[in-house]
Amino acid sequence: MTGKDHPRGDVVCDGVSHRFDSRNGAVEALGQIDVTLEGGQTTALVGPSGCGKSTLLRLIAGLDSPTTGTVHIGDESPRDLRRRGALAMAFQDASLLPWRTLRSNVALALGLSRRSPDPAAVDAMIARVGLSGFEARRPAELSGGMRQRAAIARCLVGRPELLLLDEPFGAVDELTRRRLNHDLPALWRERGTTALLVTHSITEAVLLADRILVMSPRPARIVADFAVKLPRREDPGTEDTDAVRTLRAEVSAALLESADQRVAAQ
Ligand SMILES: Nc1ncnc2c1ncn2[C@@H]1O[C@H](COP(=O)(O)OP(=O)(O)OP(=O)(O)O)[C@@H](O)[C@H]1O
Repeated sequence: MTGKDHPRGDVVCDGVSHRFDSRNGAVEALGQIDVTLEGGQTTALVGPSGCGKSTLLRLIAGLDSPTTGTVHIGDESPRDLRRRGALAMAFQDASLLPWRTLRSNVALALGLSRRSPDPAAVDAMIARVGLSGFEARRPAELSGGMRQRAAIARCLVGRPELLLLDEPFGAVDELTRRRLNHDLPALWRERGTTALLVTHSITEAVLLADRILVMSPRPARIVADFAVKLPRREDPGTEDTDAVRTLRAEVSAALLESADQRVAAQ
């Protein structure tokens, strides 16, 4: 099968597995992953710590190559997408350039996508993640949560077609996180961005995603697949509804079941 069989924008993982060969021996990180993420949808990836979620994200970003199988986005490879500035990612460590100001770090995304940086768009995105007033600060002068928000602003300002977020709000305080959870996905949905995010928060997965994939312990496989259909998702009151509580319980049960299988196998 090739990516040409799929409409533009779908992310297709076909028989993807990954093994790390290190001095301490081989680590089978991913079992076999066969999944298609529909273009324009937001998918959340949840699973036990160390199961291979970040590894899958890195393969989809084209930062590593799968040991077996292929990844396509529409009819392009991840590297093709990156080359034309259509793929943006924010990982846990935020990876801002320490010698650049916040504004310059965010503007860098536009430089990379070969669009001329529009200062108004850069400042508007900084405001959207709640960092107005910090434009001239350098990363060392920002808190961990602020750096994460800066990294997300840098991702979104370039209007990527594919957005990969690894624990994007991990270091962000609860109140800001709630606001961003409502505000930022609305923005990337409006634009038709395909998004894949790794999160340890089941609530976040339920509130942000159109689909939740539950992974097994290493070597990771996808063991459950939930469609999220919430009315009025953008309403902050959604979190306290029966629909959210029910889905949260179902995803938790799938995660527990997957973790129990590992314990039983030991
Ligand atoms: N470069 C590497 N070399 C060897 N092993 C690695 C490497 N990177 C990751 N691993 C191993 O692969 C497995 C999967 O790691 P990965 O970071 O993908 O897990 P994760 O599900 O994202 O974890 P967490 O939820 O804790 O962030 C882990 O056992 C990890 O130790």
